Amino acid sequence: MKPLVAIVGRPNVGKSTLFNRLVGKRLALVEDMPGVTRDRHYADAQWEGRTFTFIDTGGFVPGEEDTLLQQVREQAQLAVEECDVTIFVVDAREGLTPADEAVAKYLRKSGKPVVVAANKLDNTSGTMQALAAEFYKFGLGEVQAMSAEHGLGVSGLFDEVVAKLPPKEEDEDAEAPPDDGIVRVAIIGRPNVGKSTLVNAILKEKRVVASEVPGTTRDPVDSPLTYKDQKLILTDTAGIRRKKTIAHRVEQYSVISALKTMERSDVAVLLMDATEPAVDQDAKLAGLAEERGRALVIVINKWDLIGVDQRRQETYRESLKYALKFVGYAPILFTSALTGSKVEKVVDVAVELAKQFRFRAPTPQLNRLLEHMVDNHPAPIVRGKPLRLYYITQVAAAPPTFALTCNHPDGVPDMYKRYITNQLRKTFDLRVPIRLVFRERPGQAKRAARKKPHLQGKH
Ligand SMILES: Nc1nc2c(ncn2[C@@H]2O[C@H](COP(=O)(O)OP(=O)(O)OP(=O)(O)O)[C@@H](O)[C@H]2O)c(=O)[nH]1
Ligand SMILES: Nc1nc2c(ncn2[C@@H]2O[C@H](COP(=O)(O)OP(=O)(O)OP(=O)(O)O)[C@@H](O)[C@H]2O)c(=O)[nH]1
Repeated sequence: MKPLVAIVGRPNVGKSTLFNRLVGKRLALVEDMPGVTRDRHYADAQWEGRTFTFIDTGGFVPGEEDTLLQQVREQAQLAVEECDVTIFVVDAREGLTPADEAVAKYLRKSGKPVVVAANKLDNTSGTMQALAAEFYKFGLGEVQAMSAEHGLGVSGLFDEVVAKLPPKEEDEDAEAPPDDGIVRVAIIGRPNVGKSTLVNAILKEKRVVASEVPGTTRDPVDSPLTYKDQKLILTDTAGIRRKKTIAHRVEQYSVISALKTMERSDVAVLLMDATEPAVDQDAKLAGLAEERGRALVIVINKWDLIGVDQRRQETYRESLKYALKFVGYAPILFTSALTGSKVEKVVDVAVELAKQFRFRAPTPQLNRLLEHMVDNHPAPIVRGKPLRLYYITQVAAAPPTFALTCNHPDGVPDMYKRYITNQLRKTFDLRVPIRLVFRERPGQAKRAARKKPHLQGKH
């Protein structure tokens, strides 16, 4: 999987500005996912042949100086535990503060790779550079003078980060886990929703210890099993102590561990607690699955506490579908991990979704569908000309990715994209993320270039 790079630092030093700068316009490309895009804190970047994921470990809850120090320290701890390289941002105009010292001390002790970013040096003259020198005192190695706001020193920072990444793994750039016949399932969800109890119920043996104490600290657990002749690996994401004071940090933590587990999986099982309303964090995790192109099953657990009323399930389903519109294709199941009710269904659905995730459609059938789609729902006018869709092929699986050749690849309206996606879903019964790519016909750019002088001549 891709290495993770965390951005830490006390409030107001420019972490978010740097994050946005580092991930550039990629952020703006994210589809309409209400509630998810707004506060996105991670994104992929590429540099010198390496791909990695940046994580902005989040803001701080305002409070007293000592709680601030504690929060800053916890943020550093999270970065060091979960990420490969940490970018430690300081405000070089303001100079070194006690909060900076606290982070530096922690990072130094951890011995993990760190790059110090001396930010807000908007003026590249010698005196400004000299301000950065102060931070060598940290004893954390190289200090990169930069201005996140003005984009100065950013490539230098990228170079430093890449130099400190762990050696490239063979499967680092792979978008999906290996296609080796094993179905990999990530069990994700907020603390205490019943993740380990579900894994236990599936394994029907107490291999994983489910705790009565919310958020027992442990590492992700891989459980291999064979179910109806299908080999599976269930990965239970780490829970962590739910202390009130670090509630916001726990959220970041579970997003990062979900991200890591999901990268290694075909299917994400998002567990929710039937007795608690769906919150932002659930939407975030669902959004993560969509964004990373993983199949998703939504499981409403602890249904035994609600009762068997069928109508309540339908009401719940409807409101959830509305709250998580952007993953409307994901099946929703109701379980009780405690009594074992419907837990086998979770596995059945996960196995089925894994198949759909690896699905490949025959090209002739795709093109018959394309013809049918255009006949039933004529393509819109784009820049004064009808959009022409010439042909369609599937260019990748895991998740299914279709390339459509057309005359205006950049001008296809979202509504038409949704129509095509829905038709593909219906035709091939795909309840997993689908990707569409629009391309020009080979040689189209050349033809347009040849045409241009002629057009200009007319005007
Ligand atoms: N002059 C200057 N200002 C900067 C630079 N980078 C960030 N800022 C400003 O510093 C302020 C804080 O920036 P943010 O990116 O929100 O800082 P943050 O570290 O994410 O802050 P928290 O969310 O509170 O942790 C904003 O007003 C930015 O415009 C820079 O390179 N130069
Ligand atoms: N009533 C009821 N309780 C459940 C169910 N599933 C889990 N629980 C209880 O919920 C609590 C938390 O379950 P865990 O399996 O430890 O939850 P988890 O999601 O792994 O928790 P973390 O380790 O915090 O991430 C335990 O007390 C379980 O017995 C269920 O279906 N019904």
